Amino acid sequence: MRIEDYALIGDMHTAALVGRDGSIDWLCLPRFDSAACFAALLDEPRAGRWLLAPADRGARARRRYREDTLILETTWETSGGRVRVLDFMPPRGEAPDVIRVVEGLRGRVELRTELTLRFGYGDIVPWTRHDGGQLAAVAGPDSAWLDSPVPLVAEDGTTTAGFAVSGGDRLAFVLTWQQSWLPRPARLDAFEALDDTERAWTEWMRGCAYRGQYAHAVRRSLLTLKALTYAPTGGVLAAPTTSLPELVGGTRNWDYRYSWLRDATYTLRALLTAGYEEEATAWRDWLLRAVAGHPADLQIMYTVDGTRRVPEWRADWLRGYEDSRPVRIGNAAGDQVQLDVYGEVLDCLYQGREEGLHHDDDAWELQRGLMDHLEGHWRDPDHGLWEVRGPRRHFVHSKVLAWVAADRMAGAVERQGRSGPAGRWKALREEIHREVCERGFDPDRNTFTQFYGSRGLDAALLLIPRLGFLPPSDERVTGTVEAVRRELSSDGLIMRYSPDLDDLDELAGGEGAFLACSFWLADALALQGRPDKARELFERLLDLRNDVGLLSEEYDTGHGRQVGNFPQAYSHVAIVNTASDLGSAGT
Ligand SMILES: OC[C@H]1O[C@H](O[C@H]2O[C@H](CO)[C@@H](O)[C@H](O)[C@H]2O)[C@H](O)[C@@H](O)[C@@H]1O
Repeated sequence: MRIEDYALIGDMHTAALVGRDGSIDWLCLPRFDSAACFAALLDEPRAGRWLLAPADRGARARRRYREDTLILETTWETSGGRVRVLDFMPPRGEAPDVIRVVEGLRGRVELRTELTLRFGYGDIVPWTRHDGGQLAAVAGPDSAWLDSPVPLVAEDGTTTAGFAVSGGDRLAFVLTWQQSWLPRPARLDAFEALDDTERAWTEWMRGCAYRGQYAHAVRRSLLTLKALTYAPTGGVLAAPTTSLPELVGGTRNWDYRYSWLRDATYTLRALLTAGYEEEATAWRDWLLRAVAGHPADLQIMYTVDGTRRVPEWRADWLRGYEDSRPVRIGNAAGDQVQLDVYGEVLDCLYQGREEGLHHDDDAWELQRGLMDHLEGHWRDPDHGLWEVRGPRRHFVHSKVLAWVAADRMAGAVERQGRSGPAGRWKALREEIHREVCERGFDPDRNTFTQFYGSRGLDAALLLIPRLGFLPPSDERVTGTVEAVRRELSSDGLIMRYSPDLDDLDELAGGEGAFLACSFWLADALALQGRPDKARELFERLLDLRNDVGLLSEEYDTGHGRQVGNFPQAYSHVAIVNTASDLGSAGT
């Protein structure tokens, strides 16, 4: 299954990927970053999955989401008739549920279901038995219960059933997870749950303020961002998957089931421009709780509840997505020094105040502490926003974000009534600006560079005008935008950097074009007053979405397929922000 052959369902505690073939191949329970009970996405069906599809292998599927919801409708056309499967997870009640409703539409269709539960990322075969009319599967702390409308047969660790539906029939399968020491969860009425789920998503979408020409894409992106939000805390995940490779067969496989501070400013902007103040406030509050503590202990990422430890290990029993090894669980980038996050956090909180986000105490002292720390460290080398796993460097983007931090802190004093040494911060801002323009700019090539003295470029330099470091029309900015287009483009899409130059990241193999960076190019072009070019690129990027409007992190232009974790918040945030910018620029 290609990555774009998957669709997302979820309940804002966790999420599942449903393949075009009717197989749920990825599901972590009970939380996004819990162990998977379906991990076939990263291996074979034996690693856990739930298939529900016509027995006729020649059946053709068409998919869509039901209106503005996360209810996936797959309609199968077979030689005997037509059938529809609705896949969804209702809003979390007592326990997480995955519901699959089968609706006969025409004729008679034979179907087959195969449920292979494997807890612990495909590693643990549960003890399975029939209990009180349900199938019960138990291993260690996990138990799962299946309510089935048809008789099931268990053999070789898989539970199967063959059955038929005719026009007008409606059957529902309900799979529920529970901690194994608790009593069996109360049974759910699947059809009521369907109505509740539809109502919840539809009502949420009514709050959308975007009215521009890209409404369809923006609305689906917002729904996806909402689905990637952990409801109890407001933390937004980078993606619900781990180790979908940045190039198929490669080793750049990472666990994204966490919240990155860096992604904060962009996410906040997307939520606010689309009218979702409540979500923006929850995200801002998540951020404040996560960064609370000693400024030197700031991490670049946290779990969705703000936990700091995310140790990285390898699930070596999984062969990886199309043999892309290793499968990594956890993310060692959490221990890196990435100085840009100080600027990202302070910018995010500054923007929140500008937009009038209410907070009794926006932890100004905490922000001053972060700024004090940065004042003492902005000259240090770091791992940069791309989290390279090589030596630390003086990344230009990190220094620009140090400038952003000083700029926003001075602005908070001068325009937002906060107290602090604005004069000192403005002097620091000038000092950083001077150093970046001297050491981070190559006059011979008329471009900013990836790090001081580097031969390479960095797509993050496209953010310079948006961040306000220099105006869009400055020759150094136009030169950089042109250089990035020339040197980092892969069939018109933008790579983050050239991994081979300067031995930057000490990892073998390449990666696809980074979609967020490609949107940033569209933004830079719009800011430079080149709306036609911006729009052309934006629409091309929209065309890369799959049939249900989803984008992963990267795109392999050589093979014409999505790569990287999926769906990726960064890409969907970029859709919302660029669409809004194109609209407000009147382009
Ligand atoms: O490929 C290198 C790095 O990729 C991941 O980081 C990327 O995703 C983050 C979350 O969206 C984003 O904030 C960061 O800028 C991206 O580079 C991964 O988490 C890293 O471990 C990995 O080195």
